[in-house]
Amino acid sequence: MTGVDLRAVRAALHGVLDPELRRPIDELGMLADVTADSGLVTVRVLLTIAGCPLRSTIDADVRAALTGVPGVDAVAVELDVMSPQQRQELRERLRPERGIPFSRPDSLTKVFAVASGKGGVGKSSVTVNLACELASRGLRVGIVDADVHGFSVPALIGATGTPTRVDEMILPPVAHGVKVISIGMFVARNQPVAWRGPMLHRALEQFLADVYFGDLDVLFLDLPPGTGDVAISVSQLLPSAQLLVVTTPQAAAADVAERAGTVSAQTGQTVAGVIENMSGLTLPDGTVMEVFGTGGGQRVADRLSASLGVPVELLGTVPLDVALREGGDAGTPIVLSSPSSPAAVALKAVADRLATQPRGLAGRSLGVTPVG
Ligand SMILES: Nc1ncnc2c1ncn2[C@@H]1O[C@H](COP(=O)(O)OP(=O)(O)OP(=O)(O)O)[C@@H](O)[C@H]1O
Repeated sequence: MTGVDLRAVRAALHGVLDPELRRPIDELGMLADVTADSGLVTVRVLLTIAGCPLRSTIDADVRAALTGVPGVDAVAVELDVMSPQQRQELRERLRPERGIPFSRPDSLTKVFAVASGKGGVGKSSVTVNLACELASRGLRVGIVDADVHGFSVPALIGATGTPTRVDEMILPPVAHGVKVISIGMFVARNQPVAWRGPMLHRALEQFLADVYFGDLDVLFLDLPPGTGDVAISVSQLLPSAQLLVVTTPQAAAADVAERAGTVSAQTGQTVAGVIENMSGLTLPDGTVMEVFGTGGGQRVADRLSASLGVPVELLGTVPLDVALREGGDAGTPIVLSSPSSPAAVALKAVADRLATQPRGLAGRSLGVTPVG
């Protein structure tokens, strides 16, 4: 008679999630052994790889889970490493099928490819804020930073971890509840990536096929600015991805943003809507300064509606806001760091609209000409 009910211990340990896979460690085959000797419970956990960067998190989570379980006076956590056979079993359990899970016809993940005509309009800032907002509402969210030449997502969202490789499967770091993968995590700091079309296509394909995101409700792809190779690769690899076009209020920016949106006419993708960023800045005296002019977002939405032949809506206008820039610099997006600021409120309203948008054919240019 140990005084410890091992069933209660195991039930408590079911609440321990692998920090990267976000699934209970017992379901992943990581809980090797649980024994009790008087009040001492020994838990042996199998890590996916020897140098698992999150071993201290798992150790702490196991101890926390057993706090308060009747009869448990002390906990010993032994961390061991999976054998190649166990790793293969894990991989097969997680990803029984090869290929890109989000391109399967039965995939329930909404995929938004965030595009802009030119750089610096706040495309990445909008992406990370929408992702964090949806994750904070309990949705399972991922980001692929496909802006291979100007990757900025990891810094903006504070994803400081490195991806863990389990054989050919890559586990993405998680920041603010969002799974994030970026080419920036695989190259030395500030190293430029000089890749051309075919390399970019392969990198994106590998991110989508080999990175384990699990079941996602929403996946954001942060595209490079313009209408280049990556946008075309996305349409081939993820035909159901919907475009989100980000522009500033400025007429010149709106013109190039419209071109980024009209790519969808050639690729048959849906445009989920337009987001105007860097709209009026409210000054301390309450007046609004239209630094980049007005109306660019609505102009892009109207012109895309006309050229695609389906309604494309302006989903929101996000004002210039110092707190947004500060949140990005600190790696805590403004929807989390300053949720009642004007820019955060605007971004949350856009998130509302994305969350309720059905994943379907609405707004899709069908590429067929009606007869009669
Ligand atoms: N609404 C805003 N108010 C204040 N600053 C903003 C706003 N939107 C973006 N910024 C700032 O502008 C800069 C550029 O933003 P961001 O990196 O998101 O643009 P981008 O369009 O993704 O750029 P690139 O195409 O070069 O990747 C960042 O420093 C960001 O903090």
